[in-house]
Amino acid sequence: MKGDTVSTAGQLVGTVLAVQANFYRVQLDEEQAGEQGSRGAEEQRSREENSSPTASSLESPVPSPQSLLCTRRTRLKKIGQQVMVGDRVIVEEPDWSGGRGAIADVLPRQSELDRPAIANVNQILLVFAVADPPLEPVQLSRFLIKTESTGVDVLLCLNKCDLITEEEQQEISDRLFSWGYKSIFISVQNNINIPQVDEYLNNKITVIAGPSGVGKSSLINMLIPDANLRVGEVSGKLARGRHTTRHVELFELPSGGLLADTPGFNQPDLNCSPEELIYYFPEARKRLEIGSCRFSDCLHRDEPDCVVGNDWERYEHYLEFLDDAIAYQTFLKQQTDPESTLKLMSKGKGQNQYEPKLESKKYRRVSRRVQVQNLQDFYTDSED
Ligand SMILES: Nc1nc2c(ncn2[C@@H]2O[C@H](COP(=O)(O)OP(=O)(O)OP(=O)(O)O)[C@@H](O)[C@H]2O)c(=O)[nH]1
Ligand SMILES: [Zn+2]
Repeated sequence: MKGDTVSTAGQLVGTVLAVQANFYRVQLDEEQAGEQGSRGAEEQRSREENSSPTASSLESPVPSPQSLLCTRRTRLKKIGQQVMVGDRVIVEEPDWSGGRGAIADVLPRQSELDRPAIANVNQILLVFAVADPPLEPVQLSRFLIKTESTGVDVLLCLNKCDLITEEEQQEISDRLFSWGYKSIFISVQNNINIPQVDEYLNNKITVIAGPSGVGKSSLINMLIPDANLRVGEVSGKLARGRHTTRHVELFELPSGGLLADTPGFNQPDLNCSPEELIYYFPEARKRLEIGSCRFSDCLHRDEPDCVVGNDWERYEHYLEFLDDAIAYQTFLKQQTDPESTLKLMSKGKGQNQYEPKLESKKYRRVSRRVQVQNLQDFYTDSED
């Protein structure tokens, strides 16, 4: 979470961990909290020992010297500058003894997920089980496509590897490699490769996703040993099944890094356009990088001189998702109000309306550099 392009020398910079009502819990960067907050930490501790717990549930359950409960400056409200979970912000007027502050500015976002609404996500940790529930290739494909469509990196973990043989693992691994993915086999139950996952999460903002029953809660509890404690002591924010609200929160990993949980869901919507779908299959994308189809509007369904072809394992998945994408596009065309369309869509499919879409709103199919540039332009415009 370093390497911001904007100079923040001499300023207090932090990351928004949670948003509730008009308050933002901001975790200050360590070195600053160390320098400027140590005195405050003392005061905060004695304050929390002496006072009755009137604090909002946003406050960290374990008093943390480097987090401040902040409001948003009026100037930001005036320019319509939203503050999201994951945002890097500049904090002014820290009141160390009161544990409060004010957000004066938001640094340019590197990425922005829609559902869950989190800025600056570095990767999506996709968890599937190799058995119990069985690994469903189409379902896995669907999650992978959804993840690809966000433009954020994916880390694919296959849990419950204790339930299959090494040969079976190798088979799955080879198969996924042909799809364009490296996978990590883990077992939360037998503590296999968990430290490796922990290392991948180091100093990054990660969102965990995957279907129900694959072991996401088990993994979170293993990575954040006090997660259970938080569940008991605060409002059960990490208790799965309580995700019927849109509440989003980043949890601190003991080894550094932030992790956000998403509600369990089985079939993410693939609301991308038919034309872009093919680019979310790495194995097909590779072919399009070195050649091109005869027709510029080729949908790769046996058109003449199509470079994508049909000799790849997930071609069937592609055709299935393409049908969905075409149906979705047709649906969109029938609608005039895009707002109502999206609502209707999720109801029409009979799906839980709180399903995360893991969708990046504006930045599909643009390189990260362009994304950042666009955002910077956007911010410059807003400031003027
Ligand atoms: N054999 C085996 N079982 C596991 C492992 N990890 C988790 N489980 C079991 O799998 C079941 C589901 O685990 P959860 O952690 O609740 O799964 P989840 O992904 O959080 O499920 P949702 O809350 O529905 O999204 C539990 O009974 C766990 O004990 C593992 O590595 N091996
Ligand atoms: Zn083609």
